[in-house]
Amino acid sequence: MSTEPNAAVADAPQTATPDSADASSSVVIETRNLSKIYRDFWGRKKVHALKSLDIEVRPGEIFGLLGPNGSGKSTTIKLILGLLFPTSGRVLVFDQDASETRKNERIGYLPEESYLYKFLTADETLDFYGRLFDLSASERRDRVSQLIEMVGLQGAKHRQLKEYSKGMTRRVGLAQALINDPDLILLDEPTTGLDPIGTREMKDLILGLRDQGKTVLLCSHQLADVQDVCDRVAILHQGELKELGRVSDLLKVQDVTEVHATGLSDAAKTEIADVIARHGGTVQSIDNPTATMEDLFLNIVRESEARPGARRVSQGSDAASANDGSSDSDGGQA
Ligand SMILES: Nc1ncnc2c1ncn2[C@@H]1O[C@H](COP(=O)(O)OP(=O)(O)OP(=O)(O)O)[C@@H](O)[C@H]1O
Repeated sequence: MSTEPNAAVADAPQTATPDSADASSSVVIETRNLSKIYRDFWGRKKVHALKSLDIEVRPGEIFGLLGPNGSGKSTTIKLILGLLFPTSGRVLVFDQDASETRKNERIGYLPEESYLYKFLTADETLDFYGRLFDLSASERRDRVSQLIEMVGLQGAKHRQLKEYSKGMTRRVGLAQALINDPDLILLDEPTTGLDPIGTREMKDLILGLRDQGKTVLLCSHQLADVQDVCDRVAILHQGELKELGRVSDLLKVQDVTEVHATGLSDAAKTEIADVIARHGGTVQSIDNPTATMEDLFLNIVRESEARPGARRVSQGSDAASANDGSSDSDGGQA
């Protein structure tokens, strides 16, 4: 998506205080029959980008908005920020209409593309955004150092952003989205361009935001990341809501029973298979579970950091051919 960074947020009047009358509200974002039609210069209908969307995002949850390219995710975010007006229906954020710019004081926004100023350092960037929110000099100092530490950029905070890797840029973007200590954070593709370690760290940061009681709306094409962090998801296709629910419920495979046990002998496994057959069930597999590729990758990198120079050798059948004579003989066996 191509929305300006914190455009709506920065537009908010800087002297107004947040409206806290809705502190006990059970819904943070509510879209009611929300539709958006983009029209051309002559007012003719060009694209029906969103069709009668009804979703609710609740306080303290991480809500995922998923869908293929062009399904209406960015349009939804722009409508939530009040950067676009609905063709019909409504968006309420903190019980206020999305066109009410004051509500944006309580929103942090990480756009998909970074629009940060390349010649500023991380410190200067966050200080700049702190000024937009009218934070005092001492508030800015405290908040900037707290956020820099939170996103792990202490060692690089005096370097200009043009020298930053994609992962570092993403982190400073997240810190910028949090400068106003928002209650609601909109994250558009937060893990784009990050390696598995950066991705894991970003996911941990997002989970940390939920632990602090923040509400997070996350758009992503990285389905594994969504599965890892989101409590509930909505899946859009061609502007229509196709699925909505708790991740754990949506992904549960019905009519398959999973049992995890340790220390079973082969004889015990055979006995279990017999019991299942006796009860009319079918054994699909009795096997060792597999870890995820992310777990494998992170373990290898952490091991390598702990023991530089050692080469890990898998016990898998391809290991011998993958292992050349230069590997260390004890190899840090998997
Ligand atoms: N300003 C615009 N004018 C005309 N059509 C637009 C405009 N912005 C978006 N669209 C169209 O609206 C539809 C939804 O676009 P949107 O950007 O919301 O999708 P998205 O789900 O965010 O896609 P992506 O995953 O690629 O970011 C698409 O068909 C897109 O071409």
